[in-house]
This record gives sequence, C-alpha cells and structure tokens, in this order.
Amino acid sequence: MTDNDAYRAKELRAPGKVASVGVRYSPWPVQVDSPEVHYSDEYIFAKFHYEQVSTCEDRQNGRTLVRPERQQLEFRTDRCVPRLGLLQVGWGGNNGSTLTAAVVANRENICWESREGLCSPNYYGSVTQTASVHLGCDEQGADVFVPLHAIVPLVHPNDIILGGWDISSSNLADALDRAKVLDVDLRRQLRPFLERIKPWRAAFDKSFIAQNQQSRADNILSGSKQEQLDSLRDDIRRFKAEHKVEKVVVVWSANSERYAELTTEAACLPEKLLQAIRNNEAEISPSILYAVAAILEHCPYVNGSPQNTLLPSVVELARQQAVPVSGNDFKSGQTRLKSVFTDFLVGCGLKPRAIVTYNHLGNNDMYQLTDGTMWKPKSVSKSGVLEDIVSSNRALFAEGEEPDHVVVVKYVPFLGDSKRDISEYTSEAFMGGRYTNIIHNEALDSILCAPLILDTAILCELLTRVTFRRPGDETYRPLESVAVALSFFMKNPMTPYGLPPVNALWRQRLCLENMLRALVGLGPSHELWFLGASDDARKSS
Ligand SMILES: NC(=O)c1ccc[n+]([C@@H]2O[C@H](COP(=O)([O-])OP(=O)(O)OC[C@H]3O[C@@H](n4cnc5c(N)ncnc54)[C@H](O)[C@@H]3O)[C@@H](O)[C@H]2O)c1
Ligand SMILES: O=P([O-])([O-])O[C@@H]1[C@@H](O)[C@H](O)[C@@H](O)[C@H](O)[C@@H]1O
Repeated sequence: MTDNDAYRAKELRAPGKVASVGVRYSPWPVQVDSPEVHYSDEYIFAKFHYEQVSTCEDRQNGRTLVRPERQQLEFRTDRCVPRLGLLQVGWGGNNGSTLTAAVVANRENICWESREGLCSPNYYGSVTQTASVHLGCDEQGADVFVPLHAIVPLVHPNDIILGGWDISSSNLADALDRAKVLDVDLRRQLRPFLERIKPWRAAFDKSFIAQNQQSRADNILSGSKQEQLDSLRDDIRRFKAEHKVEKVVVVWSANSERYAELTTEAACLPEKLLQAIRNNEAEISPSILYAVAAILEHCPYVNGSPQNTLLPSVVELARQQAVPVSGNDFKSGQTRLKSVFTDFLVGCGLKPRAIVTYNHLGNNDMYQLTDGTMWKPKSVSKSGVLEDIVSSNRALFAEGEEPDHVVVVKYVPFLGDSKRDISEYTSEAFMGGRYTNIIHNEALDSILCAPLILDTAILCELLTRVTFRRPGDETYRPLESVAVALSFFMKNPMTPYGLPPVNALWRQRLCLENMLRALVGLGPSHELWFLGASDDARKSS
C-alpha cells in the first residue's frame, strides 16, 4: 500500500468520513475462505444462511406483522465443467445462425473489417460472459467486483458444441447470409466453417406456424408425432455419441407457434401427455415434441418463444426426470427496457399513466408474426410485463388500476433484423406535474437475443450440477423450480406452482446474482455500503 493509499484509507476511516475509495475489478475465479464453505476436488460444499421473512396484516392493531426466520441450506455444486452441447431448434434462423457465427468467430479469433474499421469478436450482451457482480470490499474499503462467471465454474462458450434442427435445409453459411445480421467480411470468413453444417430434419406441423413459412419447410420429418419424437431423441443421442458430449441443453429459438389446445388431462398429466403423443393427437405441437424429447433424454429445455410449450404436464415430466426447464420468450429488447424503466418510475414514486410502446422490424420472425394467430402469444408476453411492478405499489395504483399500456408491432421488410423501438412513458409527478419520457432504440434483434440463448444454456447446465439439502437431510437433491432464477432472460417467466411472475428486471437480476452467491455460501447482496466503513474498520486502522 502506497503512502497515499494509506493516507486515503486512514483519512476515510476518520470519524464521520464515509466514502468509497473507488471500485476494483478482480478477474480471478472466486474462492470463499469460510468455515461454512469447503472446496473438495469434486464439489463446492456451502452452508447458506438467509432470512425467510413472512408477513401478515394485523388489521385489528393497524400494523403489518413481520416475522424473519433464519433458514439454512447446504448447497453442493459439482466443480467439473462438462463438454456441453447446445442444440437449437430453429438453428438456421437469425438467432441460431448469429449465435453459431459468434461462437466460431470467438473460438477462432476471427477479426473483420466493418465500415467503422477492424472489429474483434466478443460476447457483449451475455451476462455470464461480460457482466460483473459486487462481492464485497478490499482492505482499502474499495468495492470489489468480479465477473459473474468467476463465482462458480461455468462452461465457456468457446467450448460449446453446436447442433440443431430447422425446417429449412439451408446450410449455416447460407442461413447467416439470409439473416443479414453480421458484417459481410465476417460472414465471408466464416463461410468455410459453416457451409458444411446443415440442420437436422425438423419436427413440423404446418397448423402451428404461419402459412407464410410453408415455403421454407423443405427439411422436415415424416411420420406420426410419436415417430417424430423418437427421431428427435435419436438425434440427441447420436449427437452426444458423435461429439463425445457429456451434457446437452436444447433451446427453442424457432418461430413462435400458436397456442396448443390440448385436453385438460394431456395439459396437466405427464402420462396423459405421452399418451396423446402416442395417439397422434393433432394439438401436440412440434415444440412440445422437442421439449419432451429433451426431457426424456435428460437435457434441460429452454423455451425462447411465447407459446405454451411448458404446460404443467411438461413441467411435471421435467420435475420427475430432475431436468431444469426454463421459459418463456426471451426478454431482449423493448420489453426488457420496459421492465427496467417502469420499475424505475414506480420505484421513484412516480405514477406511469400511459405506456405506449411501438416497434417495427422486417425479419422473418416478424414476418411470421404478421399472422394474427401467431401474434397472440407474443402480444400476451409483451403486454404482461408490468403486473408485478404496478401491483407492488398501492400508494400509486389502487386495486385494479393500471397504466394505459399499448403494444404495437409492425412489419417493415426493408429493415430486416433492425428493430426500431419507440416508447413513450407519461407519468404523474409531484403536485399535478407530468413526467414524459420518449425513448427511441435501434438494434439488430439477433444481436440482442443471441447472447441470451448462450446464457440460458450455460446457466441451465450449471443448474444440473447443483443439489442441496436442508439440516437433518441425509441426501442432496435437485433444486426444483430453480429455473425461476433464469426469469431475468424471459418476458413471461415460468413460476413455481403458478405464482405470478416477477418481471422487474433488477429483482430478477438480484435473484440470479444471489443464487450464484448462495452456491458459495455468500448471503444475498445487501448493498449497505456504509457498513463497509463501520466502527470495526475504524478501530482496525
Ligand atoms: N430479439 C429476438 O430476436 C427475439 C426476442 C424474443 C424472442 N425471440 C423469438 O426467438 C425465435 C427466433 O427468432 P429469430 O429472429 O431467429 O426467427 P427466425 O424466423 O429467423 O428463425 C426461426 C427459425 O425456426 C425455423 N423453424 C420454424 N419452425 C421450426 C420447427 N418446428 N423446427 C425447427 N425449426 C423451425 C425457421 O425455419 C427459422 O429458421 C422467435 O420465436 C422469436 O419470437 C426472438
Ligand atoms: O423483445 P422485444 O423487443 O420486447 O419484442 C420483440 C418483438 O417486438 C418483435 O416483434 C419480435 O420479432 C421479437 O421476437 C421480440 O419478441
């Protein structure tokens, strides 16, 4: 420590002086030095303490009674990072081809000329690769941040083996050119790596996606629903064997389907769902076949689209097989910003009264969504993002009161993947005042979304390595409904037992961050910085 550092540290610990001496970033893997955390060669064992806070309204005495109860869990995380396969449904789409290109470009360190000059590959937008987490303070009182991927061992994206299905037979190089997302010079350099890659034949049912996609469907499986399911399972097993892959995650990044309208039994009971597949029932959608194939092959499944693939019977089948499933509909653009900005307004005690969000773009996903039936699930997921934020503050919103919320999306072919998002927030402010925010965003839809496919695959794989037990339990068991921790990535996040979803983005991020902290025995992030310069610290100076 230099004299200046010592002076700064001493000065800052002088009574009454509390300020941050700055922020440090430590890139190294985290090792927690605590009697509650043990690192064996194979596992991280971590005792995690937290407060479960229950509340009840004591109307008689006009108070909210709060009962904090200290809880303890013990987590066990397998430290061995497997050779991971990522199988994308819709591999030849804008997202699928863009993600594949990014992994190859990063792995081969392919740089390219764009109109702004020489560009290098990166994983910006992937929270597992380029986000950081505040862990604590160093001896000078500086806040210390670490890469999110440094907390527990995660698969590195460069090591992921990619595969997948598509109804279009285009090879990945042609698919990348069709998508027109990445720069031409990069696509040119990637062609030798991608042109030999062709998606597997896909499970398909033309009644589940728009008529305007039929011309694309030249690479589809024949046979009954059961025969298609069996073929998808064979694909997964063959992929594992050919590439010596230890684990596989399946991500749906194909077109949004219409809602499947199964019988109540098939929608709720796994055995009835499997029977409906055997019976070739019409309402078994392709996405349900992919999900069931993944689960039966013990592969986590992520639903990146808004349709109702993850029915209760599918989720129960996954629970029975101890396979994480996550969904629904990646939250990558306008809705993600909406779940931050609305939370900001309400969190500051302002009352949004009109939220009018409009976007237009011209990619194939949007082309498909011009079909009103296919638009419905997307409209629901884009519209449902405010509920938890609004209902969290009855000082602003009476029961049943909510902002005027408009969602409009238009298809403009010329613009391709370039999504333009114009949003206007009009809020009531202090003493009759108004606060109006007009936000205009532009980005290539796949540039925003592809990193989320990576993150959900990497984090789902981590979840397969985590088990826990409560005090007194003999054995460790899988974390049920832990996929809630991946809500951050979804517009319409799955919730355990039908609880209403949390969509406020920073609550969702805290959930993810605190889950990772818990795996190494660290309590939830409290952000009480002043405690960092507490009396104890002053005494030690
Ligand atoms: N920002 C984003 O891009 C974003 C955000 C949220 C959700 N999503 C969702 O991600 C999905 C993919 O988006 P995209 O822009 O890549 O779309 P896209 O149309 O470019 O790609 C979808 C691909 O799926 C293929 N496909 C359709 N049905 C299939 C089936 N049954 N089996 C296998 N392949 C099938 C199509 O041939 C196409 O190649 C869409 O459902 C979209 O709603 C995208
Ligand atoms: O993520 P976001 O920007 O709110 O919503 C987007 C929609 O506006 C767009 O129409 C659709 O093509 C994308 O898949 C994405 O879902």
